[in-house]
Amino acid sequence: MADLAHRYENGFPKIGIRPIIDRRKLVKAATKEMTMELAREAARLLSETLRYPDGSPVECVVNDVCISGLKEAAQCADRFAKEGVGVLVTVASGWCYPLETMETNKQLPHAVWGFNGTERPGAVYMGALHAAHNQKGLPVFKIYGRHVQDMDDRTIPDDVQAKLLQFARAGLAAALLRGKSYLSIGSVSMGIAGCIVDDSFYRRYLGMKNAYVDMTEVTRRIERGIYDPEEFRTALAWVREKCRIGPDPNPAELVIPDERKERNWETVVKMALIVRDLMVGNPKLAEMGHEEEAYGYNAIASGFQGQREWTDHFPSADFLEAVLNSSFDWNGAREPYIVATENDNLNAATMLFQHYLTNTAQIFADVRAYWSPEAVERATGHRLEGRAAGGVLHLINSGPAALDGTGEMMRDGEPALKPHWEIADEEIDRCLAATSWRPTYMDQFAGGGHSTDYLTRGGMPVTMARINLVEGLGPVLQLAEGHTVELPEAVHAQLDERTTPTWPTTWFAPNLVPGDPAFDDVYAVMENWGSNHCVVSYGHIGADLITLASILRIPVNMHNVGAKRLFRPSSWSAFGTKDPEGADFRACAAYGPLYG
Ligand SMILES: C[C@H](O)[C@@H](O)[C@@H](O)C(=O)CO
Ligand SMILES: [Mn+2]
Repeated sequence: MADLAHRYENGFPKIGIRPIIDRRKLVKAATKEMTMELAREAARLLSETLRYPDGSPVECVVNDVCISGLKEAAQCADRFAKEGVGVLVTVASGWCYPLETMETNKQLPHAVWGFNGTERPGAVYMGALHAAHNQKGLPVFKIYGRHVQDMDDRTIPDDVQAKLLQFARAGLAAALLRGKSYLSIGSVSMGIAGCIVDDSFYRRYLGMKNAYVDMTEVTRRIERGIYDPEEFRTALAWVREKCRIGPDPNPAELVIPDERKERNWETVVKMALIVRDLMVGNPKLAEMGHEEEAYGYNAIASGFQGQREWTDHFPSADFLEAVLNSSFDWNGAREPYIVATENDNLNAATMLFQHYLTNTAQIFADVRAYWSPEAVERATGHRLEGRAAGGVLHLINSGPAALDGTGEMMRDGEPALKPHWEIADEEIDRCLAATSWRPTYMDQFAGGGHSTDYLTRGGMPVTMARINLVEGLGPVLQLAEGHTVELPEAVHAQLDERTTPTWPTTWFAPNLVPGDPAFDDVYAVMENWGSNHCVVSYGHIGADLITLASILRIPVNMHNVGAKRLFRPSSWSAFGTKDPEGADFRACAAYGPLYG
């Protein structure tokens, strides 16, 4: 059976490091070694700290010579293109010639670190360089250490490290999107506008392509056996051993016979194999004589319409969405496959942003309800307290969610969602044990299937986000950092019972910002949320999301990230320093989408 973890045949985008130098003979002789050493230190920091989605260390390419003019700059650009460089970091310790040494490829995220050592005018060069970039409409991230360093100091100060890493995480996320596909399986689900694939958004803002397959392709492959039979047997055995079946919520007259449920399990396991194969291909299919189906659609994300045409007749996609979005399956721990419920591709794009920034699984959710403390007390007699004291948002997807979302994995003794290479087998088992697979509500999902009933553990720092498309404005990103919270068991049960209790629940308390119209209270977050869906990622990653959005020229219309954590291209301050949010909108409008 082929190892079907994601394959990145073309490798990952590398980070190109551009050491810059003054070509005057004596100056060059005095600074060449130092500049190369700083460049190598930056490369070491990035490679030792950052990981690709498969867990391998991020690769950096340091240009073999210091760039002192047009010819070396061009040679470096050619070399980096051959090496698959997708992100740039320029390092300078002294003065150089900006118009001759600058890189003008606007599609490569680019940061400039000007060494703060006043024996040489490194900061002056950085000032002149970023001025040149701004005059030419080529925004760059400017990195300049807060404290002067001695010229023989090769260390990278903490503040410079933090900015290099924040830029590189976001730059790599942007580069990982480029050239890949979103695969839409089916069409619009339940009249949800987020399911409309706006090709222009994908092409112009993300550099991605769109592929479209009808859901009948899944039926065809099921009926013709176009999936790996050996893997099917392994997966079904895993399901029987690991997937705990919970009570059927249907009234007796709607309960379907066990043998039909059993057949449904076989169908949904095949659906999971087939959707994954549609996304990334499967060499095993070629061995079986299905060369074309072995190919896949080069998709880093997909969406499955499901409702209604499929779910009224066939078992729901809850299993495929839950398992593919998890960091594990019957093959063990592996990178999640991003699959959007209801084919909501704007939520899929949000999942991609957060997945590539963290390498973790993402929780897809409906934003179901805002519960005020008063309403909870009226309904249950309990007064919310602690982080929930201001009220909570009930996040609950309509059937599935990544099983990582149970919060049963641990880091330093606390619940967490982790990159797959950090996940132990017993954590996988804990996530499965915390999940009850509940027969679907037959009044809504007449084809049957099983949803994932679980409750996310409280106490996790998380970020809730969503990309929205607004006519006349374009894409905008909104986000809220906060925490998952645990309600007393009886209180959760009472509130959950009012909803669709066989679905996965995450209680979320956003961090509030007094006086901020969107974060003054929990209700304001709900009031300003732009869609029925959101994506929850582990960690307070709002600052990284904002950096990524600026690289892609997507304005951020709502966030609760402190001003000191914001890191955008230096030219954003030219659009106004007293109003960072307005400057963001003005800059994104001025530059337009990264890919034109
Ligand atoms: C079950 C409903 O039909 C679902 O479509 C609804 O709960 C949604 O998820 C809408 O986003
Ligand atoms: Mn939904």
